[in-house]
Amino acid sequence: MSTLILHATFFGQIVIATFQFWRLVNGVAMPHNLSSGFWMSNSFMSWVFKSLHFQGFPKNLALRNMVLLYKYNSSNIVSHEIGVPSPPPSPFSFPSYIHSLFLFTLPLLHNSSALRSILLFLFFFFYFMAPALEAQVPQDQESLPQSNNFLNSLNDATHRSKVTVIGSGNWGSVAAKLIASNTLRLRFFHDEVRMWVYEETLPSGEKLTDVINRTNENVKYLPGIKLGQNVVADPDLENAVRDSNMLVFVTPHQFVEGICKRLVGKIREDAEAISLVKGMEVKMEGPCMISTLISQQLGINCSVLMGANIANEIAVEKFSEATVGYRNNREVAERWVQLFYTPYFIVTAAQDVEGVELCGTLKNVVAIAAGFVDGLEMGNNTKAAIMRLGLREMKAFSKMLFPSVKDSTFFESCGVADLITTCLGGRNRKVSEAYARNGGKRSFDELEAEMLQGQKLQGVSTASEVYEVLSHRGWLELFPLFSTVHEICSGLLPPSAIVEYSEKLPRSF
Ligand SMILES: NC(=O)C1=CN([C@@H]2O[C@H](COP(=O)(O)OP(=O)(O)OC[C@H]3O[C@@H](n4cnc5c(N)ncnc54)[C@H](O)[C@@H]3O)[C@@H](O)[C@H]2O)C=CC1
Ligand SMILES: O=C(CO)COP(=O)(O)O
Repeated sequence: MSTLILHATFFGQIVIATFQFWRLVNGVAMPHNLSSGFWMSNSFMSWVFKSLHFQGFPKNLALRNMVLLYKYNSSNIVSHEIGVPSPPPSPFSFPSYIHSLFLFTLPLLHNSSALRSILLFLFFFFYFMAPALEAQVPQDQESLPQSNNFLNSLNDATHRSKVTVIGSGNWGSVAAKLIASNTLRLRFFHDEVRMWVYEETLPSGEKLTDVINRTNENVKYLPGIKLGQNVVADPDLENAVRDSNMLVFVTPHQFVEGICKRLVGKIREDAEAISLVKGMEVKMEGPCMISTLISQQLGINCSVLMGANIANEIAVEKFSEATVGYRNNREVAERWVQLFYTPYFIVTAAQDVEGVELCGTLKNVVAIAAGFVDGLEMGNNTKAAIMRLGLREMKAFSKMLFPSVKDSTFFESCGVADLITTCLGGRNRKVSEAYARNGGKRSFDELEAEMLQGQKLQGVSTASEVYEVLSHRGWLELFPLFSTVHEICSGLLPPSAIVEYSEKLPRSF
């Protein structure tokens, strides 16, 4: 019996090692679950093998080997779960695999010196070559999180997901570019990415959609950047979503409800949505996040993607991070991560839709405050103080609205990182700086039209929406920064009031 197990073990190890070597040489990324299974079985088989046949072999060493492989394996699983790249090739991965194989099979072959020499040669070859081969595996494929869904759809062209980007402003165009680079590369997405364009006529008399399709550039909202030949601009909303099961919403928040109304009954039943929109609506019943609005109006699940993502920087492929917020289904979150993830755009997932979305929404109000500080030339310390107080109000407001919001979310890209980048380099900051410089005499609408040429601010209307919630719930005194920003934007207070509010600062959070 033990001989049978021995031979089965030996045979199994050869099959696995051959497969591993083949995939490394051919640059084939191994589906993660399969890889885990192989590692586990290898450790187990080695252990059985050792226990049965090498009585003199120190068992605790065998166990240690197993534990190391298991540790490597589990760190890999954890990192895949949250959507971060695999750790770099581990000393316990490929070489130790071959190492254990040869270490424990060589004595078995002691009668055949020729075979032993060949095996020894292979052992050293694998041992020294493996790290180099491992490095050749395309990292962007290997490091992507993979799920069973992914495994199922990998070889099934009929189930390829089709993506439509609803919106084509500054961030909408960059999102389409990111997505288009991935749909070309990953076989489980259709190559083509539809991008719905709110049609307008350019000064040249041409339609924006025609120019985007002719030049592959959004000349109005993202000039100078090629979107990818597989991006197709479409001015017909219904046509743009007809065949798609992955809908990416990325318009200014004030337009989302109108768009959803037009989409009712027009989308696929199996559609999933993600919102990149930073903002909220206030209804009779109370505040309504944009992802909830989309879910309720269209009857579909909606995740969110937020982060420190100034679009023009990502357009030229400067490194940044983002957070996908998802509700229940991790596999859905992984699919969205796969759609956006590139080596320069690192996406992780957090199970906290409201937390992620509120971070992206509320930091725009703080950025307006930071712009006032810049316009009044109050310096860096004051700006840092405003950012800190703003973050504190963001957290308190989010948790009071949704007790499920997690503290950890504020440390993701969607939290403190987005707050910082928007307060340093965003459009909200820029226009509110101009507002303060003009002593509040020129309206935000006028400045927005002049400075942003069609792009939209979200912070001013969000400040007003937040103010409505605060007054309705009797929370105004708890949120002096948020309420002061709105009062300045609506002309009730001068911009200098931004640093006067702190006298009324509550001690409650
Ligand atoms: N631009 C950025 O750096 C980032 C923006 N975001 C968020 O993404 C969302 C979309 O912003 P952007 O793509 O930058 O847009 P944008 O502000 O650059 O452009 C405005 C867009 O709204 C469209 N539009 C105008 N009137 C419309 C109407 N009546 N109905 C529908 N669409 C209309 C315009 O055609 C244009 O595509 C916002 O919530 C923003 O906060 C998030 C991260 C970064
Ligand atoms: O959300 C943003 C960066 O993450 C962009 O902010 P602005 O709209 O202020 O440019």
